[in-house]
Amino acid sequence: MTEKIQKKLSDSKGARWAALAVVAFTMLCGYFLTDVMSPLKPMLESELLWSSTDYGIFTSAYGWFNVFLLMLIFGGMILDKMGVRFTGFNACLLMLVGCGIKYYAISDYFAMDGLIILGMKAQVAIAAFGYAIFGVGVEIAGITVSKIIVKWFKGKELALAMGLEMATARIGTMLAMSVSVPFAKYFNSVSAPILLCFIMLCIGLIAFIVYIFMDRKLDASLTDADKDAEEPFRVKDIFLIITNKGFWLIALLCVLFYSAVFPFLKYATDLMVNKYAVDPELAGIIPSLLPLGTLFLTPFFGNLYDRKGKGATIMIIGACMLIGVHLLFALPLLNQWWFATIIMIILGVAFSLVPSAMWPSVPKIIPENQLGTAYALIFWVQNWGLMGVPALIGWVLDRYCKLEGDGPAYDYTLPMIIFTGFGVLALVVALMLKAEDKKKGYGLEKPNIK
Ligand SMILES: C[C@H](NC(=O)[C@@H](N)CCCCN)C(=O)O
Repeated sequence: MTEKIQKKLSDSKGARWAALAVVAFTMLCGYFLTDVMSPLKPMLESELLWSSTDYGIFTSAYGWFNVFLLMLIFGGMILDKMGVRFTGFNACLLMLVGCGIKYYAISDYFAMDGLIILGMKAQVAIAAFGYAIFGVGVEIAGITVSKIIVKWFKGKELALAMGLEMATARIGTMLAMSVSVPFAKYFNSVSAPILLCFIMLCIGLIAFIVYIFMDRKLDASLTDADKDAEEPFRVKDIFLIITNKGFWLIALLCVLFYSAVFPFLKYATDLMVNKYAVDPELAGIIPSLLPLGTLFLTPFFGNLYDRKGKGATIMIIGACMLIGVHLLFALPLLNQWWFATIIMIILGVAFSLVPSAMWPSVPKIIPENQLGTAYALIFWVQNWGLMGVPALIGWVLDRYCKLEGDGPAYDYTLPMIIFTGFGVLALVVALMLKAEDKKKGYGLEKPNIK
């Protein structure tokens, strides 16, 4: 009699890559809205009379609820308790609600001109409120998708899969950077790109519903032994996570590195206009090259990590490149568009190296049943930077960098020195992480494929 060996659905290559494609698409839609306003900064200033500080406040709202209301941490606990289907679906709904509120605030329907809410212009406050709700949704969707990828790819092409997910999501950033201004100009409305995002988010929600069916099938294919191996999450596990030094080094590296990239992207278009004298209508194209480069390189470096290891070293190289690039943006040399383009591409390489090694390293430090909470805690620490740094840069620009006359509106030297500082600190933490790996034997320098 032949005994049938039960295979998990994730053992099928086709099934696991299909699951990845579906959830990665949902993230693409989320990243589109995250960055859609960045190239619109000059239009917000000229048409809606926002200042750099208004823009900085609005941008920092992304992290308000995640950081102060601990929404990300609750989201991680809900994820580990209730599972990926429930959490992911509700995260998509939050993204839609947040986007809807933000659209209302920026659109012509908005009718509270002249009003002040908590010291902010009503329009800025309501757009920020919507963005804050969206921020909760997209961040919880992000940790859910990380956990989904571990569920399907652990012991297989984990870093490649995470790299491909990030690459797909960055298509959303790239679209935001390159199409927002032409789209807004075509429809003669700053809010038109946000409406487009709303439609995309509806499609992203449908994609996640498709994933829910795939996840049900995966669970049905698990044997009793697989299910027994899954230890339930207990609240006291949080203590185990936060007393782990490796966890804190990853979280610190994450906040420092990402503080020098995502908030930089929010101002990159404005930097191109002010420092490199690029036409505002085309200025978003140069920053859009950053995510473009990561499309190919994040999966490439992820694959390298899967097969050859060297995760900690990859993070160190990425941090060094980040410092070099921001320093070149800060220095008063070669204020030409082609030079900005070259260094933006190099930043894209750095932005592929660190994430491709950092996120797949977390499951080497933290057990799978605590992963949702661990990713949530890392994102929570990161959100302090995503929230604080854009507000800081907006304030610094208004206070110290304003220029008089008909030329550029701002001198970007000081903001770029601040970004360089984050790079230096990220490098120090990456070196400490490599030393800790040597001491504790996490296996960060070892390949992921067993
Ligand atoms: C995977 C990682 N995601 C994040 O860092 C999110 N917390 C922030 C998403 C912000 C989107 N512009 C990444 O994208 O590298």
